[in-house]
Amino acid sequence: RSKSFFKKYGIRQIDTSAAVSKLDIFLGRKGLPLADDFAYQTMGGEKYCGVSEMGNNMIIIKDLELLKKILIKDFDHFVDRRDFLDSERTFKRMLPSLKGDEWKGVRAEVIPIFKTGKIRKMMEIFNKVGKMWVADFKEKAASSRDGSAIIEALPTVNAYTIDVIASAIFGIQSETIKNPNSTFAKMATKMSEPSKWQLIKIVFFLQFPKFASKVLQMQIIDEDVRNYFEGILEQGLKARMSGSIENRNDVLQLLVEAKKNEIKNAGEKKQWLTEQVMISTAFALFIAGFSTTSSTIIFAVYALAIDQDMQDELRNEVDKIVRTDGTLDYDELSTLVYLEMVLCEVLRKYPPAARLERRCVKDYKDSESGLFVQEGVTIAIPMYSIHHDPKYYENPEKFDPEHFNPKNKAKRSSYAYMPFGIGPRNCIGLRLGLVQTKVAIAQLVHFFRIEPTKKTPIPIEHTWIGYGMIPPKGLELKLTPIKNKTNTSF
Ligand code: HEM
Repeated sequence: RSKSFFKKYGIRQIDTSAAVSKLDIFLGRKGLPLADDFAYQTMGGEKYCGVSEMGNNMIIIKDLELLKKILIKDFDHFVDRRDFLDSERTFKRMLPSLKGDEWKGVRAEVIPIFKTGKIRKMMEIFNKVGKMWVADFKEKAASSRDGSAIIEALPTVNAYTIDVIASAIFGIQSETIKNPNSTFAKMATKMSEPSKWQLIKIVFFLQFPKFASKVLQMQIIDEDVRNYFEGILEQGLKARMSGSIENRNDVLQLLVEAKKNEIKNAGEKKQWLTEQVMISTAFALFIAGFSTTSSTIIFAVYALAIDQDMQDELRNEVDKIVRTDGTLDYDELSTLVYLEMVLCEVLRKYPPAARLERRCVKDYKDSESGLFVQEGVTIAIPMYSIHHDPKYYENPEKFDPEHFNPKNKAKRSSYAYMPFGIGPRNCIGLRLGLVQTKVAIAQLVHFFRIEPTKKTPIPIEHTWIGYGMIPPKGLELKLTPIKNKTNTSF
């Protein structure tokens, strides 16, 4: 079926099943970006090719100019993503899965929440949580025999991210760092670590989307987790709508303000923010921002542990701006050039969401490349392969922040780097994710020397879930407080 489909449109088809089998995906042994990579390498100098992924005909784009047209210039042909996870009551109304005009309307309402001024105000939250985090490590180090804290990266970083998000989005103090067994922490962790059964369900969705969603009414997120978070969000929204909670600086408050504006301007334009859309949007921000940010922080800390020279260079830079109470200023943080380079390199080499997707919503013809895309076909942008292509990055397998020095940046197209996506449908939480990550890393390197333990896998390892690149489980690191900074009071 796919052979005749691609032949009809003159598109070369590449079979990726030898490189990545369905079983590999089912068992989480390999991710979809590795199948993209096989096609990317096999394509040679061609600009695009067709693949059949779990029975779906998809087009993979290699050429950066064509990619730019799809993601920006001719975006009106490629507004949507594929509709998998269709049966989810919550998912269906979430920003990442909304379609066409509804997506445009909701995105326009939500985008002001992530403007620089609002993120600057959230700095108070990042600083507060960061301080608790550092204090916890210091306590652990002080009570150990050799004065160092041994941490398991995933739960430790998740605790920080959960506390930040709980406060920044839900407006609640989850205190996961202090109490990792709280209900909020347990539910968030359950959501972020898909079980084998959930992985199987995701692959089943990919293979038979209509049957899974319409006939079986399959759900990915467990009912108890969804009910728990929806309950908190519903209560939080009601309290802010009625004015019983005021003057908060969290996403729920900002959503309520957007809703009140909509009501004020009713009659002039359509109202997109229904109660369900607001709950789903806030939940989507939590889901989309949680594992991505955690993975970025973990990969960064892991890379720093392995390269002590890089860590020293970063510490020298960071030490200049960390205040004696351990807090950081938003504007000063933005001036740290080396921190930015390290983070860019983390997101190049280990992009947490390693493939972009768009669904063609009206037939598309690009006369320059000869590409024809029929309505309904999914386009995949192989971010992982582009980020690892020696054409754009010299020695791409080497972790080297110098890939992002001004000279090297000027040598390549800016479209060869896309960890947050590109164009009108890129990541809405880009600034929030970056600042949150920067604060965590700056505070850690300021107060601690980060080292691998005997159990830390070297070179750096990673695993895959679907498109997601994630750090290995059970990753152990050693944090030793830096002497002259240990007396800082918290
Ligand atoms: C380092 C952290 C993060 C990374 C690497 C990341 C990456 C991405 C990527 C690759 C996309 C798809 C973009 C595209 O298709 O062009 C995306 C979309 C999205 N991200 Fe992020 N993200 C991060 C943090 C966050 C945070 C903190 C939030 C919110 C609090 C967030 C909310 C979203 C949403 C809502 C979308 C869908 C946007 C839409 O469809 O209009 N992300 N993200």
